[in-house]
Amino acid sequence: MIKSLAFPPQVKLSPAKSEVPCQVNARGAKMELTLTRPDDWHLHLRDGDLLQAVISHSANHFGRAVVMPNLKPPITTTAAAVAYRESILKALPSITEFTPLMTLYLTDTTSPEEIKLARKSGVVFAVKLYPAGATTNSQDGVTDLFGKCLPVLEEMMEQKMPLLVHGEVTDTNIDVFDREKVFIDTVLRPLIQKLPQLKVVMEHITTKDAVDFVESCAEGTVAATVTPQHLLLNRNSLFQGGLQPHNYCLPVLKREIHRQAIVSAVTSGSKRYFLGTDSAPHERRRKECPCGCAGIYNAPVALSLYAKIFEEAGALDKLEAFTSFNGPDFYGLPRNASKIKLSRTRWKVPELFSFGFGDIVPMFAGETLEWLPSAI
Ligand SMILES: NC(=O)N[C@@H](CC(=O)O)C(=O)O
Ligand SMILES: [Zn+2]
Ligand SMILES: [Zn+2]
Repeated sequence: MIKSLAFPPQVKLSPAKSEVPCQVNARGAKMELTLTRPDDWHLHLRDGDLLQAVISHSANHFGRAVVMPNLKPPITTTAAAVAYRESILKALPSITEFTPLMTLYLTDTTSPEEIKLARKSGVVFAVKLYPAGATTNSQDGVTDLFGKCLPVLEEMMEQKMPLLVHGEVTDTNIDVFDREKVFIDTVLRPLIQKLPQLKVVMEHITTKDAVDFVESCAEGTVAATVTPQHLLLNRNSLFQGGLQPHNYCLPVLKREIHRQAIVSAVTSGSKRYFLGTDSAPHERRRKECPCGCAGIYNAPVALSLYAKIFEEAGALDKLEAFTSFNGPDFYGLPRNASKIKLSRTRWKVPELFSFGFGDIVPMFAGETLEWLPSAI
């Protein structure tokens, strides 16, 4: 049962600011941004109570979202994806434009026939590769991509079904901060050499190495999603004043040079990068415990944070392409027709969201942000 979901605090807009007649203030700073409704190309909606709890935070402002399949059990068949989509549609608030785009969880035993079925269904949008053990609920993922999965990947190329990748190796002998780079060198580069027409999205990139890799590939065939946390935080944020479980996600935050490389890439105006929050809710007690889960719940703050990042980089004029154009253009979908507004209004991120089953702590809990999103 939902105890409180009074968010976003749209009714609390300061009248002085919301009634500003023009879009810039006396110092020439923009007070309001109008954006084509953004899409979230990487989202965890979970299921059951958690789904019910979090869905409106995404549905309020995003037009579409690519919904990750790492449930327990994972969504490994078209039939399961169809059923999961139904439960998402049921959980949606009654007035919403939100469209979930479903994904299949690739395993060593996924068959080429399943890919044909998936394509035929019109419901499955993409296939997700989790190297087994790389991240939350990835234990059923792939152990032998070039052996067991090759026929499936060939079928995907044939069916023009994109492959979305959690790009980290799982070898525990590899330093956790190097796992993305090693994955690029040992898996991704060989993969695109073998199957150059396969559409591949490297999800939640975290390193300069990933930026260099994406730039080296054919535009329109390989692209990347980028999260707010990897644009705003470096690995110091994991240890600032003590261990910070709510900043822990995978791939783990990296050094400042990597953060800067990703910021430069997304604010350059390149079409290769698009918004993917990787918003990954976990109950508070599963984050604040001896072995806390990886995943940051950023859906309530993501748009404010992306605007902050682009503004600080002096690139607010490039924000809309990142949030609303590059994704649909890459995937060959129409851009959303409706708009949203971001107002320069200071607002406080709730300390937590409380539900009958427990609490969820959002990214930047208790902090004050600018750029409050609202529908138009
Ligand atoms: N990003 C995370 O740290 N966690 C995600 C899984 C993922 O996207 O790797 C989750 O499902 O919790
Ligand atoms: Zn991932
Ligand atoms: Zn994710």
